[in-house]
Order: sequence, then structure tokens, then C-alpha cells
Amino acid sequence: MAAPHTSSPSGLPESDPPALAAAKADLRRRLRALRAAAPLPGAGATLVRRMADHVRAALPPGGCVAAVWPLPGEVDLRGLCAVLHEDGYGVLLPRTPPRGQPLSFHRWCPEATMCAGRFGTLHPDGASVRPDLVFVPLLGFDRRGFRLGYGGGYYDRTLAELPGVPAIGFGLSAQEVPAVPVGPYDVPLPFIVTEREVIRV
Ligand SMILES: Nc1nc2c(c(=O)[nH]1)N(C=O)[C@@H](CNc1ccc(C(=O)N[C@@H](CCC(=O)O)C(=O)O)cc1)CN2
Ligand SMILES: Nc1ncnc2c1ncn2[C@@H]1O[C@H](COP(=O)(O)OP(=O)(O)OP(=O)(O)O)[C@@H](O)[C@H]1O
Repeated sequence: MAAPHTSSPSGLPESDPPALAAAKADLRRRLRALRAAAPLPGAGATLVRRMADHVRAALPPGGCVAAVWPLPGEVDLRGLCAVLHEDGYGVLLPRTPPRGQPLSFHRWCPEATMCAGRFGTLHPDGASVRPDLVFVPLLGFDRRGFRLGYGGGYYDRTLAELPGVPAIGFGLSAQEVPAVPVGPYDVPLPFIVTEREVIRV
């Protein structure tokens, strides 16, 4: 892990200050426990339908949409990947690099061979493709558009390299909190889709 006070070329510290990192870790633990305790029947399928509607309204077929292959406990987006592929969209999934680097996105199709990656992730083989729209997984979120993930800082780094590409958070409404603790690299998302609503920030 980088020393807390090491500086990056931008002048910002390379990692969150210890108190902020601890607050995020504590909230992550609570949100994981909450997610495991209260699965909402049908909520995942409703969320996936809303996400597909969002893509159809935002992007013509042929555009490339970055989704994620599910990790245990998460909403399963495999149905979304299949439906978008059938509609003629390019479906991309992230490959997880070593910590500190941005994600790369690779084209998926139903016949794709999935390769095992870091932290139990699976990704398709092949060249990296720039997405036209990125769905961002949320462990927690608030109404200001701030999010909490698994703590790799992967999406913050990835979105920083994709200026102008629409980023849409997705999660279940039960994952909403009053205020996610934020640091200098946390950029709010303009849209968050849940099974209940689309939050426009
Ligand atoms: N489905 C899915 N794919 C994704 C993400 C995600 O949130 N969901 N990612 C979003 O960035 C990236 C993978 N990021 C990850 C970063 C850290 C851990 C991780 O640390 N997992 C272990 C250890 C946690 C710990 O530190 O205690 C774990 O979950 O037990 C997992 C994934 C790319 N792919
Ligand atoms: N663009 C960036 N450049 C340098 N460091 C960053 C950047 N984005 C995030 N970080 C650092 O990475 C660490 C993890 O970030 P954070 O806790 O926000 O992860 P997360 O958003 O929960 O994870 P993920 O994006 O992988 O789902 C923090 O110390 C944060 O300061």
C-alpha cells in the first residue's frame, strides 16, 4: 500500500488519509452485511430492466456498454449482457489490473471464453475497447452521486481516464446511505439506477 502522505504528480496524495480510509472500510463492512441479510426478491431483475431501458434511451445499437460479470452477493448482470448483445450493442467487461491501475474493457459475446482474474473476477480475452457508456457497480451510494466500491479505487481511476464518457451507477435501493465519506479522488456519478428509480444528480 502507498504511504498515506506520498504525493502523485497532480499534487494529490496517493491514498486517502487514515481516518477517511477507516470510515470507508467501516461502511463497507456494514453494507456487505446488509446486502447479505436482506435480499429483495425480484429487485435484481427489475434493476436489470431499468438498466437496459437506460441504454436504449442513451445510445444507438452498435455503441459499446461496459457492464460487470457478477461477484458473489452482487446483482447479476448476465441477463443484461445477453439482452444488450441481442439488441446489437457491444458488451464490454472489465479486466482487473494490479492495484493502482485503471480497468481495461474487453468485448464479451455469449460464446466468449472467460478468463480468471484478480479478486475472483472473470473477464473475456481479447483487445481493450473504449466504452461509450460505463455502468459502475455500487456497494453503497448517496443522493449526491457519491459511491463506495470494494476499495480498489479502480473505477475512480478508470473514469478519470474516460472524460466525457457517461458513467451510470447501479445498485439496489437498500444500498443507499445518507452520506458516503469522500476523498479528493471521489467524483460523483451523474446518474444512479436502482430497482426503484433513476437518481439524477
Ligand atoms: N462484479 C464486479 N466486477 C468488478 C468490480 C466490482 O465491483 N464488481 N470492480 C470494482 O472495482 C473491479 C474489481 N475490483 C475489486 C477490488 C477489490 C476486491 C477485493 O478486495 N475483494 C476481496 C477482498 C476485500 C477486502 O479487502 O477485504 C473480497 O471481496 O473479499 C474485489 C474486486 C472490476 N470488476
Ligand atoms: N484517480 C486516482 N488516483 C490516485 N489514487 C486514487 C484515485 N482514485 C482513488 N484513489 C485512491 O484509491 C484508494 C481506494 O479508493 P476508494 O476507497 O474510493 O475505492 P472504491 O471506489 O471503493 O473502489 P472501486 O472503485 O475499486 O470500486 C483510496 O486511497 C483513494 O484515495
